[in-house]
Amino acid sequence: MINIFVNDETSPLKAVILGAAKGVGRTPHFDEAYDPKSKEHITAGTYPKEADMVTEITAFETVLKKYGVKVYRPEIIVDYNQIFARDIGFAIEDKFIKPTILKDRKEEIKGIQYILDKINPQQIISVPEDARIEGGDVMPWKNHIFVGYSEQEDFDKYVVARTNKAGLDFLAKEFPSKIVKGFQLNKSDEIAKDNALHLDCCFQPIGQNQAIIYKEGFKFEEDYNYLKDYFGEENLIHISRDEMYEMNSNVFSISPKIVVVENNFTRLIAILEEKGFTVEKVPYSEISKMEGLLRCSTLPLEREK
Ligand SMILES: NC(=[NH2+])NCCC[C@H](N)C(=O)O
Repeated sequence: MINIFVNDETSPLKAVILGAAKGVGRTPHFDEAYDPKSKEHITAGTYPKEADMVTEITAFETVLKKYGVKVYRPEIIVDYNQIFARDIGFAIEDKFIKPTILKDRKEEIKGIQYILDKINPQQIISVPEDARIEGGDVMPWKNHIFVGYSEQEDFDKYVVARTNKAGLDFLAKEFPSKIVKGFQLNKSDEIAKDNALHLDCCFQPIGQNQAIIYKEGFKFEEDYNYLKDYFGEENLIHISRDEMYEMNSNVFSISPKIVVVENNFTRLIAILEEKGFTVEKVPYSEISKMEGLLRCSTLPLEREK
């Protein structure tokens, strides 16, 4: 049996699913891409190669294992992108939620079915069809669940809008003891620098009470202010539009002290080290071309209580 428990983004990590780059196959056609950064690289002829992405994700796996984390990997589905395990399911407290996600990605769940089979079925919750949620938009944080979402108007308009109001309401109903706080994000299917694809593309708590944030990722200033008031201005690390595009907020915490960061994020690395974090640096710039990074490739199953 696999234990499920996740109540925040940083408590010491015990078990995680890490996505797979093996079997990702050929470069997709422009029309097959479902985010603007992938489209950009398809057009430019710089879309990442499978072998390079395997190297990057293996470097990440090595770091996780160094800290004694149990790492599960998906079964490979040939010619299918299975890198961003984050979005296909997520754990909150002792529940594993199986959401409805983008149809282009609906096969991905099959790769982790053998893992889900080892979870007590009473701890697995399926989400109704009309409620749409991807794990990149969901962050349990102590008494809160922070959720990136789009109201119907945006949800219907953008392929990059992945969580809707029904998804947000579902989480509120399922976790009545939590403050489920929704944030609408700025979206663009064309311009990656104007697109906060998921909440973790513009915001990420670290340590005990700090966070990395890109203010302009939030559609409404009051939502940004909510987080500023919650964490305190002095505990926020602000990133620029270019840093958001490079995915600086998409770091991954192994514990409140240990953060995994892309090795080109020199400004962020310096700030984190100055604040006393142990920063594990991994190369992830090829995977980053598909508008996802370290947090996106992980699906934590268990963190310490
Ligand atoms: N949690 C995340 N931010 N995931 C990123 C997923 C990126 C992927 N290209 C998509 O559009 O679905």
